Amino acid sequence: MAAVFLSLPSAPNLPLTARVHAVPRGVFVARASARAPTITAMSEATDAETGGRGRRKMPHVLTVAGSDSGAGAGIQADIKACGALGVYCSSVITAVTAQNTVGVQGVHPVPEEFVAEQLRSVLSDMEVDVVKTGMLPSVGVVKVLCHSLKDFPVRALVVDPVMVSTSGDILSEPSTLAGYRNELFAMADIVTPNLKEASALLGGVSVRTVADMCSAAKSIHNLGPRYVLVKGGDFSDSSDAIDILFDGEECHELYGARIKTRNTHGTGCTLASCIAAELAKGTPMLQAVQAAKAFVETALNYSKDIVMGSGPQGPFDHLFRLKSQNYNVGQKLQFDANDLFLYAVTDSGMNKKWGRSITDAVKASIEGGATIIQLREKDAETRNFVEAAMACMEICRSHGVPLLINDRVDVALACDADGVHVGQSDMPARVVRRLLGPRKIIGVSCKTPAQAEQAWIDGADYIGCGGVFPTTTKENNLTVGLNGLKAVCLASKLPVVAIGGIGPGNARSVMEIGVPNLKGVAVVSALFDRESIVSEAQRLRSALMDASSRARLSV
Ligand SMILES: Nc1ncnc2c1ncn2[C@@H]1O[C@H](COP(=O)(O)OP(=O)(O)O)[C@@H](O)[C@H]1O
Ligand SMILES: Cc1ncc(COP(=O)(O)O)c(N)n1
Ligand SMILES: [Mg+2]
Repeated sequence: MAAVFLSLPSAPNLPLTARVHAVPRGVFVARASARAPTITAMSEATDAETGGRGRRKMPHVLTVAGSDSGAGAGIQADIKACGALGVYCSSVITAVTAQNTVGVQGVHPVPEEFVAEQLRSVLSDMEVDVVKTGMLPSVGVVKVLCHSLKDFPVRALVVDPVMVSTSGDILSEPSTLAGYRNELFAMADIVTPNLKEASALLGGVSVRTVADMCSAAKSIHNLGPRYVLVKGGDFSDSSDAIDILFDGEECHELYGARIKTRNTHGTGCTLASCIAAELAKGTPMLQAVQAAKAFVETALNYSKDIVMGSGPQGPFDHLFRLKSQNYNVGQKLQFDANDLFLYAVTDSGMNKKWGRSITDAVKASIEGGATIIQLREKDAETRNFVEAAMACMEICRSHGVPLLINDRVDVALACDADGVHVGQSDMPARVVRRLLGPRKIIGVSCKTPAQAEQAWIDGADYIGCGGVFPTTTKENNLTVGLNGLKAVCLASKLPVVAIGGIGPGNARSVMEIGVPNLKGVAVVSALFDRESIVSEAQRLRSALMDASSRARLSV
């Protein structure tokens, strides 16, 4: 059974001094229920303390790991990764290594009592949300950590069972294996072994194929963690970087592009730190793992040509977002699925028919209550499309409404749109994700549960499912009906927006199919092939509101 770690109200300011055992223990009490990842509210500070701004809690990861003098892996990678994701990272150092791009020249473990002292210093005072572990050099350090976590519970524990560096140097005593298996794993929310570590944890079983990874993940899950991620970075002859996530029920194959570079030192440390950082922000586990994987891939891609050191494995640059506009500094971190409520898809043909500019159509749909806009310009010249998209972006930003571009990733990049919507014959969502980075919204049109599963694997944020009813907007479009819509919703964890022949008259019947991840309807003709976009949007909005209040009443 995985243990429960919840943060509790902060300890009073403790009189910390440099003396041994200066900090009282047991200030926190473990609670044994509800693992809901909500950030504990902090006690309110006075206005005088905050200058009237109110007190702000910063998500906080504590890394318990070894120092890498070359700063590609270990503590240094962890701090950079968390910093890049906007999360505070404190550090308890378990060992100091002399290390560079050639390998590990020396390891100097920190005495166990002093690891315990560092843990007490941070955990007793600094409101840690998530603990992430890396190099734990001895079973003694594992035990010290387990004790500390019992004294000072946190919201989540991410265990990266680092044993051997990629250069082949031993980073933890063989006896540490027993500490992981018998004590630490049972407390962990997720354990992230690479292929060799998965094999070592299971007494040397062979882990060479995706099927092996899945069965290894299941066996490690039996040791107690809630999730197991077996990382496939070492499958170097595959064109994909494949990781397997086992959630206790299903094995999910997570595919990313394999970046051809020597600069992969620290990928494992970075991945686990990014997972921890996302969990600290309140992101659910599956999305946290996907965001972390996307971060590693993007960082490797950005850094693939960096030259540092003469050895076989170089470091990569975690701070790429500070250096390139393309990586969307400050964009919103998480897609809000409620934005799918009234989804307006513009149509160039209809605008032409009614003599409207695309910007007027967008303005009117927002005025009528559209909550997200997609520009679908099938026959516009690229230059005109980019100009129109930039003008629409301004309108949408000023109203806080996300703007997506249909199909054209280049146009989305050019106007810094909030995302892209792709169909089954467009660019695959995972390629779009690679081009747009982790923070943009990606939607995929799906007609079947299998397509929906693939969209999730590819890192999409939502599914557009339809045509629900027959429509004239798309020729030869197979109608899935309400049953097909329901099947796609039930098969997916992603939020779904229904599309195809929907208008004020039938929107309610769509929303009433009674599945929680159906978040709204997308419309084309019902808005844009009408005299007044504003009043049609208002009618549709009230039909949707009506359906959602009925749904609430019937719960
Ligand atoms: N060349 C690469 N291109 C893209 N992703 C990679 C590459 N190498 C490793 N990864 C990813 O980095 C993460 C860490 O995996 P891995 O390198 O196997 O761990 P470790 O560093 O612990 O050995 C995984 O998500 C893996 O898929
Ligand atoms: C201090 C420390 N911690 C972890 C690793 C593993 O990193 P990698 O598997 O990328 O070599 C390392 N080399 N050094
Ligand atoms: Mg690696």
